[in-house]
Amino acid sequence: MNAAEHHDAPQQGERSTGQTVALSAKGLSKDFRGFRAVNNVDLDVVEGQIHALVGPNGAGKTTLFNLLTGYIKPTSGTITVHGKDITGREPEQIAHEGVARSFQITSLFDNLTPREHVELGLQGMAGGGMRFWRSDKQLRQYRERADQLVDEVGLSALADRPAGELAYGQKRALEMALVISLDPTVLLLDEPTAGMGREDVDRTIELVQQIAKGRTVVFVDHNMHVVGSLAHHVTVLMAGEVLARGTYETVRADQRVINAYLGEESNA
Ligand SMILES: Nc1ncnc2c1ncn2[C@@H]1O[C@H](COP(=O)(O)OP(=O)(O)OP(=O)(O)O)[C@@H](O)[C@H]1O
Repeated sequence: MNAAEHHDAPQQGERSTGQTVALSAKGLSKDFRGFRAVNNVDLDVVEGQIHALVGPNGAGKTTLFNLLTGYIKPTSGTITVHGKDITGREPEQIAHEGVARSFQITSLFDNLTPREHVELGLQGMAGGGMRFWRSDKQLRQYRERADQLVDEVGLSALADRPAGELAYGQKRALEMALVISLDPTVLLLDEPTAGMGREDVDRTIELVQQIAKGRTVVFVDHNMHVVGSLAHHVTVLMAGEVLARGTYETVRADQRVINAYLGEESNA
């Protein structure tokens, strides 16, 4: 038995290595009408790390993301956040445990500015909805926090421009501000650099590094430059199963991983 297989009954939310696990899946499976999209996946995301989920098309990455955030329910297996079992919970309940996610599809309002987007997000989160009778003091608090968040994603100079006028990479940065406005401890980013040119990709790498400080991040990305630049740990999925895991350098040298990607190229 090697070290990875040896389970010495660590405390809940803790690994035998002493590292704290922020998000964990055990034996997670998902069937879609008899088709097993995710098969018996074990995943430990260490607190404070950036963890990449990669794999060829159809490997099950999005399904796993949807399971971890409650958008779909597992057929079997368990999910824990900071040691707490959240299996079968609704997305809002999982968000309440500190897990937030971004989506590939953009959901911004063209006529609202970045500052307004974030302010509305903060108000909605506080449970006030669009209540316009909030006190000036409360509104000022939202304004200050919104400005901080807009600044954190590098959009200060564009804070008062309608979002419709922002470039694609800037819109994605604004979405990032909306996700971190939820104050998550665990952040799941679905293809943060999808559809971006090299310049935006590099800016997004820096942005993710910035917002990962003090948080745990899991992301899916097809761009190996992004994975290699960001990830402390990589899990490779293939046909719904974990094919390999380890550092970027370890998994990229793994013959099974090379074969999986070569297979994808020859199918293209
Ligand atoms: N709602 C669904 N009903 C039936 N099959 C599904 C459903 N969602 C996903 N699948 C199937 O499950 C498998 C895994 O899909 P998934 O979208 O999770 O892969 P992925 O790794 O995210 O792929 P990509 O990189 O292309 O986004 C695919 O074969 C897909 O067709």
